[in-house]
Amino acid sequence: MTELAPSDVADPLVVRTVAVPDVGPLADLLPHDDPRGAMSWIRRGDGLVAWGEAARTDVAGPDRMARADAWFADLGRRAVVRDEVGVRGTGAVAFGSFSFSPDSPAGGSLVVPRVVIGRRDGVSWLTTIETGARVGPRPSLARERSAAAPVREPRGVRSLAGALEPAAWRRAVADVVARIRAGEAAKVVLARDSWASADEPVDVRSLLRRLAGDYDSCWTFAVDGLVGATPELLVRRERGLVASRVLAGTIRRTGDDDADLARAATLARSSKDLEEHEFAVSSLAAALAPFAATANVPEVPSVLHLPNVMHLATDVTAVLDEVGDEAPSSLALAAALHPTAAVCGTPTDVAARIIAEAEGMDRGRYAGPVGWLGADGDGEWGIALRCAEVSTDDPRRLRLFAGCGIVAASDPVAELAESEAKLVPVRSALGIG
Ligand SMILES: C=C(O[C@H]1C=CC=C(C(=O)O)[C@@H]1O)C(=O)O
Repeated sequence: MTELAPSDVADPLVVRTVAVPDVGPLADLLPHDDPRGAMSWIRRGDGLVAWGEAARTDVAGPDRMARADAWFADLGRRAVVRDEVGVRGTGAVAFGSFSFSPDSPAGGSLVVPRVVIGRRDGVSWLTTIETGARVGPRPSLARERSAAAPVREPRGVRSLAGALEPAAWRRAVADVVARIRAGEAAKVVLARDSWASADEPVDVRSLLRRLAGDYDSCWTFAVDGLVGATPELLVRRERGLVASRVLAGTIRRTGDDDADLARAATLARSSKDLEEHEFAVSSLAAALAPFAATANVPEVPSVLHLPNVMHLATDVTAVLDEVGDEAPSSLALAAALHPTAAVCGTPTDVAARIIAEAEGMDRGRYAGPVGWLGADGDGEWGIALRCAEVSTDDPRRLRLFAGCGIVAASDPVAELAESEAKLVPVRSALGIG
């Protein structure tokens, strides 16, 4: 059993969910420009936004997700809940994000917000979460948003170099290709960072608006200053059903629809990309197997079209073997599935070591699980891609990330161009794309 540190044990949560009239675009509802206070999980207009902190736990180390999961399970069991809506995402929820590496000082956290607004299939709701057994007045959207500050667009944004200059990163890719060709690993996902600096603190609400609008089919997330729109779903648990969207294998878009259709066909036939993709699907399927005796894994990937790139995509579904309290929560599943070969490589341990040696940086929470968890264990966890982290030291600065799967047939110049394409969503949202 995971022990809870005394500081992690909070008063019982008092949770109330009420239906509200349609709330409009979710990203417009966040009232404050505090970069670390905004929480978001939006896709195709549905999802959750949240703010405030009823409770939080900060964790680090190899069992960081297990500790956070146990902490929230305990809070959920003791919570006093009045839920008048009763759909996925109502009642007590927590948002979280966790470091890619178990050794990273970034660790991770789960935050139980004070206010959550959600929408799903035309139903909108408001949840308030209090501590200290106070039963406040009936939740009211107008009251919660009464002090809303106007959204500020980013101004004076400049791009700055990351840990490795582009040419140095290209050389790092070439070295990794050589190591793969020498038989050290089969696939390694190599990432790079870059910085952006603005004239004033960045209002993450403007980024969320742009990302949720431009990348509608992605999951637009914000947790503790990590903001992005990921196309990759690590795991969703909804009752006994599990779903995952595995992506690996990429081609850039040209902006010309006919040319892009031809490029999609090229991607679907590219042996280099199909190999890269297969490693990612196999790693996910192998990690899922202990929890679901049978999984539906399509044999051939489809092509996912995003505004900046196209990816090979496989949607995996499965039914959990265990039900009820015995079933692993969505966060426990995320912990078991992370890191897939979409962000690490094959074999996992060798790839992780090569990443630590070759990237010249700590990934922080980039490429780690990000998402939300309900008190019943259901929830959704994406892989934190196409994202930026607001600096804790200076809210005018953001660190952007992009990575590429490297296999024996990879070309360093093409991989650098691919990483640039993957930086486009956040750069455009900042006005520098
Ligand atoms: C590691 C990233 O993308 C992954 C997801 C989709 C396609 C990928 C690729 O083709 O390399 C990567 O595996 C990233 O966006 O930083």
